[in-house]
Amino acid sequence: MTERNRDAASISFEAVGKAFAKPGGGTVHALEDVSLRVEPGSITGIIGRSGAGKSTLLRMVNGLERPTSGRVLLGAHDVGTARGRALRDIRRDVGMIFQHFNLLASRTVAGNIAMPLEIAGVAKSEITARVAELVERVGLSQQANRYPAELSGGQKQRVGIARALATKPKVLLSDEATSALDPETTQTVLSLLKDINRDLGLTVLLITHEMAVVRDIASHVAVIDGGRIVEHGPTHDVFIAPKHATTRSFLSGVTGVKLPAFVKSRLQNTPSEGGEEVIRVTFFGQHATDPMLAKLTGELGIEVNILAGAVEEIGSHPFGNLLVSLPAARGEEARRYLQDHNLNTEVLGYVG
Ligand SMILES: Nc1ncnc2c1ncn2[C@@H]1O[C@H](COP(=O)(O)OP(=O)(O)OP(=O)(O)O)[C@@H](O)[C@H]1O
Repeated sequence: MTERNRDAASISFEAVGKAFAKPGGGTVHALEDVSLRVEPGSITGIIGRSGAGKSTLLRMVNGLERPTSGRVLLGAHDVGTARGRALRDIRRDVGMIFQHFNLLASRTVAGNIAMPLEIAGVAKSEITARVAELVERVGLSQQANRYPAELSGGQKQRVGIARALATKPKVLLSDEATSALDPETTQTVLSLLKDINRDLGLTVLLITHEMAVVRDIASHVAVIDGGRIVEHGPTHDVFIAPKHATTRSFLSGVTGVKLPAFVKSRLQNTPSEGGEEVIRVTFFGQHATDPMLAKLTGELGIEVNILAGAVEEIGSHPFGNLLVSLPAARGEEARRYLQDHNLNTEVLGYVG
């Protein structure tokens, strides 16, 4: 398929606040002072715990929620104040996929995908051609006449994706689209989203509570906690040097590099005489293959023990993550040396 959307759109949240009235009285501040720019053509992940405000933020992009304060812009259009025709136009530019797919059980795959086109009043012959393109794009040509009940979870989500693309949107919103899928199916759906982002050049904004999803697909990430964005930036920058405790706690579950139990159980907050400092060393790109630790021993004579480590891929770049221990008395010197060579370090504690 050679189609490309007119242009990808940016999404800008400008000092956005959203307050809900609680059923029994009082107010919930779901979002507070959220400012975030989603670059056109990027895949941006919003990660946060349950209740952090992710859905509220996402639903503002197509006007399903309106900000109590601040502005949400889709390209140059103010979504929060749009009404009638202007709002319908914005919604046509924004496709959305859902955790539980939201397919109509009484319609076939083709019938589900045709829905938004029928609503938009597109001619029948055009709908048939467009649906054929879309089922092919998501790899469901063989299943076009099946009903949702006859499909696997991954196939249902492919239908959801095709339906979201039907009106050639500039932005695709994903609300926990892989949370109900097994790990293998998750990978195939994420790689389909990546292909779509690359081939059609549309902006993808996704919400998730899984850092693995961010690692596997997002070029940019924003971490939301208690209705506020606590950290955001290119995914590899955030992975290599997370600044906020919430980000670190999401990351600890995803890198797969963990302290061995025999070290973890002995970890202390303060160094003891002749003890070892335990540090995490992270690095990107070419440094992943640089023998920096060997140099540390060779040039400074500091002996390093490797406790755990792995090189993974984040946003198509190698990302190294090592846990090492070295003499605490020379810890500061070693960390300075590593940092001077563009490696990040974080002290995890000390062992006697
Ligand atoms: N319509 C509403 N009325 C009242 N409170 C609401 C409404 N929608 C959301 N909230 C509240 O706003 C806060 C943020 O909710 P939101 O659904 O955006 O979080 P979330 O990060 O998407 O959580 P989850 O992952 O559980 O869906 C929560 O405290 C929620 O209870």
